[in-house]
Formats: sequence, C-alpha cells, structure tokens
Amino acid sequence: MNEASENIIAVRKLTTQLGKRVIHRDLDLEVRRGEVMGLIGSSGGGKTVLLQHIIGLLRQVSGSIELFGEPIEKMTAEEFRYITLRWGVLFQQGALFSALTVFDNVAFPFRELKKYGEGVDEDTLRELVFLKLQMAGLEAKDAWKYPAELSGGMVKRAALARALALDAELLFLDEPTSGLDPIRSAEFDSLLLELRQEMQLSALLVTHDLDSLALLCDRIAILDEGKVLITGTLEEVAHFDHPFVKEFFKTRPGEERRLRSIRN
Ligand SMILES: Nc1ncnc2c1ncn2[C@@H]1O[C@H](COP(=O)(O)OP(=O)(O)OP(=O)(O)O)[C@@H](O)[C@H]1O
Repeated sequence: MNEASENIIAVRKLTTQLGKRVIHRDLDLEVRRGEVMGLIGSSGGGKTVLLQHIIGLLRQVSGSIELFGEPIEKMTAEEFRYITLRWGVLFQQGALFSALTVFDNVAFPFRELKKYGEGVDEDTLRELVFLKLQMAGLEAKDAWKYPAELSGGMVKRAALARALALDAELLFLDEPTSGLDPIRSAEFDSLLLELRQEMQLSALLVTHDLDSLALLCDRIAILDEGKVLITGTLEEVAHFDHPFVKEFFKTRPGEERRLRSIRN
C-alpha cells in the first residue's frame, strides 16, 4: 500500500448505475488523510449509494476508487477483505447484528481479524471490548443487552464502538444522528469530536444536520445531479449559488446564530 498518499479516499470519474438508472456520472471526490469530509445533497441524490460503492458493496460501471492509496478494483478478494478491517462503518440504522449481544457485536471485528492470524486472546478481547464500549459512552452492563433492548442513542453508540473496534483509521458515517433527539444528537456529535481529536480519524460523514457539519467537518462536498458540485469549508459551500444549497442553508429554528456567523 502507498501509505505516503495524501488522500485516504480518491474517487475518480465514477459512474454508477442501479437497474437502468444512472446514479453518479463522472463523480470525483477526494478525502485527505486526517480530514473529516461532510457529504450533503438532496434526498435520493445518491449519498448512501456512493458510500456503498466506496466500501466495495457495489460495483461501478466505470471510474476508479482508491482507498489508502490503492485502487480497490485491482485488489484480490482477500486483499479487499483485509483492508475492510482498517475502516469502520456506521450506517443509518446502526446496523448491529440483532442476534448478538452488544459485547459480541463489538467483539465481531476482533474475531474476524483472528482469521488472518492476528487475533487476540479471550482476556485481551474482553478488555478491548469494554474499552471500546467506554469510549463510545456505554456502561459495562450494556454489554449483555441485545440491540432490541437498547434506545436509539445506545444503538448508535454500540455501532460506533464496533466501528472503532480495530482502531479504525477511517470512518464512514451515514447520518449517524438521524432518529436522535436534539440533546442526544449533540452528545453524539461531541463524542465523535472527542474521538476525532484523540484518534486522528479520517471520515466521510453523510448528514443533513448543520450542527454536525459545523462541529465536525473540515470540508463539505455537495452531491447533486450525480456529481460532486463543490467541495469547500462550510463558509465556502454556504455561498455556492445552487437551489439545494439555498434551501439547505435556509434558517432553521435554533440555527440562526451559526448561520449568521457563516454569512458574515
Ligand atoms: N438497492 C437499490 N436498488 C435500486 N435503486 C436503489 C437502491 N438503493 C438506492 N436506490 C436508489 O438510488 C438513489 C440514491 O439513493 P441513496 O439512498 O443513495 O440517496 P441518498 O442521497 O442517500 O438519500 P437520503 O438523503 O434520502 O438518505 C435513489 O433514487 C434510490 O431510490
């Protein structure tokens, strides 16, 4: 792997299709190492599908996707499986395994790693799982619960603990605060910010939440009409002349102060 590469994600001229419908056309996106990139765009515009392509769940029609400096198209299945252990994914529904306890959900990536001869013994595994739960703001007693027994906020935290399990260098976060009330959303954002500072994470974050964008993101990419139209700081993209941007940055309750500071 070319670790010296400045970009942790580089998507070039990506064209994708689901059924007969073209979702992305010649899309370019670069995320630098250590950067949190926000991804916004109109509903149904292809943000989640883009994430699914980047993490190799879907195959593109054309174009290339490089992760950690290497094109994923050229990797063998085994090489690809191995690099999946270097990132964590938090999808909209939290995506925990419902038949496993929180403990076993968080232990899952460690057990996967064991298949490559890099596992840890059971005592170390236990310690690491409890450490990750603590980092994600869960208590030890939550470890024995099943996903159905958790609140929405706890599901997100458990999914985050699993995403961070192997000291992920890169996180894919798809609307991590959706479904949480404003207080829980703010708590979750603060947790991500703390972790980001402690672990020097890179991340691609899909969100509709202006507070999350302002707090967490270095740059923001706007996806519309199948392409990334612009990337820039929140201030830069907020001034971009486009109907989605105008609608998105319309004042919403509680956000007036932040918007005023962006516009001034
Ligand atoms: N498995 C699938 N098969 C066919 N079409 C799909 C599939 N998944 C998504 N789509 C379509 O692809 C388009 C992009 O969907 P996607 O979920 O990526 O949008 P999004 O930008 O993430 O939207 P939102 O902000 O509402 O979550 C939509 O029109 C959706 O209906």
